[in-house]
Amino acid sequence: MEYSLLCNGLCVVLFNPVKYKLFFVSIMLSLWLYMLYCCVGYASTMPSYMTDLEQGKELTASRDLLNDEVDSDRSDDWDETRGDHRGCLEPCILSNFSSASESKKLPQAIIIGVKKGGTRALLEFLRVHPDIRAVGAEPHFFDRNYHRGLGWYRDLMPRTLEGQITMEKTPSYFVTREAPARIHAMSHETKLIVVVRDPVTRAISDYTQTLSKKPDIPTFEVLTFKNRTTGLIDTTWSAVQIGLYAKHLDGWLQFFPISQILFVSGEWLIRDPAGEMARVQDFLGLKRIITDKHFYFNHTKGFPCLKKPEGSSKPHCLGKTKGRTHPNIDQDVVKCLRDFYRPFNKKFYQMTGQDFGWD
Ligand SMILES: Nc1ncnc2c1ncn2[C@@H]1O[C@H](COP(=O)(O)OS(=O)(=O)O)[C@@H](OP(=O)(O)O)[C@H]1O
Repeated sequence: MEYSLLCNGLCVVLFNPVKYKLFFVSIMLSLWLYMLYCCVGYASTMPSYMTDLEQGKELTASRDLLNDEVDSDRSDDWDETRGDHRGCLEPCILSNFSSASESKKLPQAIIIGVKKGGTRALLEFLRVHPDIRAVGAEPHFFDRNYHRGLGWYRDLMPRTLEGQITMEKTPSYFVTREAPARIHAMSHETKLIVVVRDPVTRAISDYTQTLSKKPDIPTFEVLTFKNRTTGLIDTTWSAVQIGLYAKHLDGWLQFFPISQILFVSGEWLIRDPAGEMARVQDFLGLKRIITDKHFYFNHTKGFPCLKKPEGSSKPHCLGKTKGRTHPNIDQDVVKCLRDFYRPFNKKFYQMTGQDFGWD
């Protein structure tokens, strides 16, 4: 019954010239729409802002591709899911279109830390450079996903032309004991970048992020101490532990010469983004293309923003998970932490040959 209805319908269409034309046009239109759909699918793997971001919606996709860890800034904004590559854990048929001269390469430079240092800002600023292609999400390969192998890691990377630098950022590498040996085993020539920030403000920023996800946690003041009466700091608390930069750096220097590590000041990245970007471009052996012309200071946000981010003509600031308002912390506790970090900071200045001015 249905079959004969279909046949009758087809006969009416085929033997009526007007309907035939209409039928033909609708087939062509469908084909054209399908091709457009494919192209959009492909384009979504290219650098471009997602509509959600333009509308300011908080994305739920994590920068961490696999893990559901509470400490990662899951709604991290500027946007790890933008563009380049979300790292296809399943085969990505549409994203396999590419010109023959482009290929996926392992990163030649990695932003290895530090958490809450300003790593997202640095990566997004770098992406403006035509010779940089970076994966937006944090791959967490050298800490959580190492068992997946280098093939998996390479597959997460965006395609690059000869001469372009592939990059990624995963701030937890800096404090991962195994990361230096693993990165060295991938390539001992990998350039490493660490964005550092006053360890006390960094700790408060870290705590603020956790608090935004778990409002019931104890206060910063409580978590800071093992014993508040004696003033004994709890160095097992990750918010405190991460700020022991000299200690973590030691592990990296077992595998890499200091000249292969660039230390970017998180504070100066806000105060003078073009100045810090000049240092970064020099370190990566790139032409200084990112200059003060690329930035403007957004007074509402309180941060420098890009006039024209990569893949967009609209000015853009990082989203609301960057630049959160920190809670007021007891100044006595802040002072205790400053005193605690001072010798470690001093050691770090000696090791790097840079005074970051935190004391
Ligand atoms: N241009 C610009 N815009 C917004 N925010 C900026 C910028 N430059 C640096 N920062 C500082 O970056 C801090 C977040 O650091 P990360 O991106 O490394 O955080 S994360 O580890 O990836 O979660 C974030 O910390 P909080 O202010 O504590 O939220 C910012 O102070």
